[in-house]
Amino acid sequence: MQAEPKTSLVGEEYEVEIGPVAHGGHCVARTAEGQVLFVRHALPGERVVARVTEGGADSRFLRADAVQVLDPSKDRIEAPCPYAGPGRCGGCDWQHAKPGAQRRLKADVVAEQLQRLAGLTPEQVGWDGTVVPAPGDKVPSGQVPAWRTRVQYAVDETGRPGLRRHRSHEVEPIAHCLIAAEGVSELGIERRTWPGMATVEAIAATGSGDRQVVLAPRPGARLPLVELDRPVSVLRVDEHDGAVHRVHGRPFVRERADDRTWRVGAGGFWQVHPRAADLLVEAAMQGLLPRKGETALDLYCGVGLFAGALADRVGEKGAVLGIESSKRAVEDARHNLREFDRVRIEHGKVEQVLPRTGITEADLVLLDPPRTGAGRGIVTHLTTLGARRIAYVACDPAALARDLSYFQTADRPYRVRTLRAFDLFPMTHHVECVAILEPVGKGR
Ligand SMILES: C[S@@+](CC[C@H](N)C(=O)[O-])C[C@H]1O[C@@H](n2cnc3c(N)ncnc32)[C@H](O)[C@@H]1O
Repeated sequence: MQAEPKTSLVGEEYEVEIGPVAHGGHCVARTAEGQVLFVRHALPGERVVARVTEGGADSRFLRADAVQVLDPSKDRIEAPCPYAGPGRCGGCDWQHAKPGAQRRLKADVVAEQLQRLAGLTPEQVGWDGTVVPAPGDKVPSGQVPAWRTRVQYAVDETGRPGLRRHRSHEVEPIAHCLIAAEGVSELGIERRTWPGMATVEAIAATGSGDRQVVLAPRPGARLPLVELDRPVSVLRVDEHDGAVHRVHGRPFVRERADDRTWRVGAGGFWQVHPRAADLLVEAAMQGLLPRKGETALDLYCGVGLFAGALADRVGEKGAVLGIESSKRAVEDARHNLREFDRVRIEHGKVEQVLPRTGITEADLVLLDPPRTGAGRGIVTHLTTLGARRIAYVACDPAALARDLSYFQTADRPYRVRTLRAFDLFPMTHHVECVAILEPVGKGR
């Protein structure tokens, strides 16, 4: 969080007209003096009283919360979650919007980022302009899909579990998180106290029934006895170096996706929505259409999800190389894909490992980078490999749009053939996209 400027306007209130949605779970407004406000808990077209939460007279912009709605949008509902609202839980951004409106807001953000950062319209990227809910998530207004299979509860000084307030270290104690998956809620983390803990993470794996609790004690605190409503494995995060140690049970959970079981060790990445892994594999494979005997790269491969999907499809005569920076995830990926002779998983950062591999060509490339995106260097490198198609799985539309602009302007440019957007994080501002690219010059 930025330091408060000397000319702080925190606490000041402005009556404003709310403009369009912006990336990050807020909408844009302007004070009468023309200063930009990013307003949470508002919706486009509303008239609200916005109270400044960050920034001062000479800041480039102010952050604010809508504390009073004078003229509500037709998309507004009463937040189903009692912990949502100005100054409260920061876990969700759009509790006050109808489910369909949330997806339209996300679509507007994707469209705006593509236009602003890559100069692309939905038509130019073969996108129908919609954000699609995961199967089962299309709920009526006022209901909330319980999708979050991993919840990291923050624990306050008195041991009460909760979630952090927006852009704050303060804990909002929570008796029940509505977006937590049933398997997480069933563990009852919210029903007891956790003295001495900084965080308690609950994981409910999909398809296997595995449950895990990861405890991060405060310095000097002793681990509590974990007696929950059902058997779980328990891990502990070292307070000094962040290393994860087994307390009891397995040091991993087993997830099911793409008709396969995946071992995911503590700290290893796995999609949080229970349908996400299958949906994204399907979207990426439908776009890439791997053929027997082809070679493929899976960059930022985590525990090997897409590498496995590609290996299945390119067959014994094909080959797949995965690259991943987390040592633990690499071990899991190698274990998960041990049946494939022609899958190799390299450990290290893509930017360092990819040039070192000496690979000069590949038929297919899949990349699924973290929120920061891949960056110009990697994108440029990828355009030199002559891939028939590239699948870009993106959890941040801004990073995606930036990287797409690099694909377009490379010496051997790629253009987007199709783009699909999924609402894999209902009630929050997050959105997942899958873009399929091909070399410029190939017909759609
Ligand atoms: C969005 S996750 C995708 C994981 C995997 N594709 C999946 O769907 O399960 C991004 C992964 O990139 C890894 N990562 C982050 N920065 C990296 C880098 N510079 N080079 C290689 N891997 C990186 C993270 O450890 C994480 O596993």
